Amino acid sequence: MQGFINRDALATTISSHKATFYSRSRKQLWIKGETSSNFINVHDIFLDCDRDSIIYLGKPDGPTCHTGAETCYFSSVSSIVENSQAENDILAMTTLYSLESTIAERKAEIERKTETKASWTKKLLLDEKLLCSKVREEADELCRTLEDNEDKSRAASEMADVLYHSMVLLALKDVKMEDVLELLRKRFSKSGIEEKNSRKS
Ligand SMILES: N=c1c2ncn([C@@H]3O[C@H](COP(=O)(O)OP(=O)(O)OP(=O)(O)O)[C@@H](O)[C@H]3O)c2ncn1[C@@H]1O[C@H](COP(=O)(O)O)[C@@H](O)[C@H]1O
Repeated sequence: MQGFINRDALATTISSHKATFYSRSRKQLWIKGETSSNFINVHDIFLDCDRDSIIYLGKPDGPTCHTGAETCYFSSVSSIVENSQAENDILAMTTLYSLESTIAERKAEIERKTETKASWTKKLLLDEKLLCSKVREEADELCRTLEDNEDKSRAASEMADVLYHSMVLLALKDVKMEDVLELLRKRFSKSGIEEKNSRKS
């Protein structure tokens, strides 16, 4: 990520070891992670040759970009120009990670016991029975789009509901989306039939 700093932001970073920036629009310091809990723990700071640019070298607690992506620099110009499919793939991943990050934020708010506005995610996180009934209900609604020959947009909408509610369940189980995606990638080279036949009975 990239941000503006002033002397105070730099001094705060040096003393707190949390990457701190200066918002020119809000005219105030801001600590990366103060709302998302995705702080950047700064180990070293480098000045460039003419001292008008600074690098904070640090270990992030979570995704650095506000979209939930690991880095803000996830859009390769060549892939945009040459391959809009690659760009769509990145967008899909970014959407999932961003949603995962929002759900994690809601979970952290519950743990911090902070008073915040009403949230469906928090309601689900606090009520296992409701959450499981929603996951089952949304999966059933998705099936019905096929059985009842509903249109494509309805199927997409039901799948969005399945994904969101399932991701809330994963957050409660402390399972990262990346763990799920890694499992899917490992299955790329094997047919489901082969995999089932290879299971020990
Ligand atoms: N993606 C979702 C999302 N998808 C569905 N829902 C909510 O899930 C609830 C149940 O959805 P349903 O469609 O099943 O509602 P229903 O009343 O059963 O209606 P039908 O199924 O009968 O049509 C509704 O309140 C929806 O608004 C969601 N709520 C939140 N999110 C994401 O989570 C973020 C945080 O939300 P809050 O935790 O509420 O702040 C949001 O910004 C979104 O990014």
